[in-house]
Amino acid sequence: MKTVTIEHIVKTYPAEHGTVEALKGISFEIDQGEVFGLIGPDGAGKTSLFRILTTLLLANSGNATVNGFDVVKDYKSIRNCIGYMPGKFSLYQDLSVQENLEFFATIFNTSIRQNYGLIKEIYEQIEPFKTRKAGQLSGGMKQKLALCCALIHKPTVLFLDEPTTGVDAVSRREFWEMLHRLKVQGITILVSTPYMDEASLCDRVALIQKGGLLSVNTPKGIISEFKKTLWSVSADDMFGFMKAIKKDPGVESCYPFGQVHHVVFKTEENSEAWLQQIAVQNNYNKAAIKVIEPNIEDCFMALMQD
Ligand SMILES: Nc1ncnc2c1ncn2[C@@H]1O[C@H](COP(=O)(O)OP(=O)(O)OP(=O)(O)O)[C@@H](O)[C@H]1O
Repeated sequence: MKTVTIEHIVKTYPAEHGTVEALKGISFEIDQGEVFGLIGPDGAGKTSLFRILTTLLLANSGNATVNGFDVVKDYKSIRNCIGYMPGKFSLYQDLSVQENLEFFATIFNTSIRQNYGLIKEIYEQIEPFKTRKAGQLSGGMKQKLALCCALIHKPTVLFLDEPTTGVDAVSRREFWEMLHRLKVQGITILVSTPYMDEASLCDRVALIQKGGLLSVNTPKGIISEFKKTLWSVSADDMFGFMKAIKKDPGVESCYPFGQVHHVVFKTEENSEAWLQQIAVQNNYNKAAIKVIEPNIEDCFMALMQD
């Protein structure tokens, strides 16, 4: 049995001029124990899908199940077996760390003591601040507390909506390490993120844009779908170089990536000679042009371009 099934889910919202199609009939499945990433830019439809799966929002059409339970008919059973960490903070800002945790334990009819084992490792990191109000915690600490609150009733499936948005790089890394330790305990995790680099930390990912699925695959599988040659270019005038490259109708995409630009051509003929020519014509110094292997972010850029 699949832990999560999503079949042709459509969600629209009324808008000023007609309707917004937030989800355009998407389908995919998640296996037990997977860390599954839902990757997409703002407005892609991630939160709408999370709210449908956590039984807080009704789809216009389509079916979805969690642990074999239907999201409409069996919503009560689903609420008991899932943990949900919404993107906008779910914590009570005026309650202390400990009070927040006690509150979430109480509404699920359990106690911190009963399920402490599951959260121990995460809670120990915020315990020194247990009397501090949640509103006065740093972003990283709020995120750890929100995760403890989502776990306190021992869910078997965790839904984490953009848990690392606005969190510093070190806390982001620590958070992913925590997720992998939860996976080892058999918890299935659906996590959304706008950060494409986090895709490689998932077992499988779905790339979503404007309510449609672009690809569902393992990170390696997504990279193997990239069939074109990828060029890395740099010169002293990076901005001018990009502008000149983008002028050519034969260029499919050119985008900044760290210290270099990544370039893909529509057809591959003479692409290197052409890049060299631009550098020479514009008198760029220290021009460096080479073929590189794509990473997952390049694959997403290509899919989104299509
Ligand atoms: N209650 C609503 N009423 C009208 N439109 C909405 C509503 N909720 C979401 N939308 C629209 O639906 C689309 C998908 O939004 P959703 O919040 O699901 O995406 P998202 O990927 O989670 O992005 P974000 O991170 O910005 O929330 C967007 O165009 C958004 O403006």
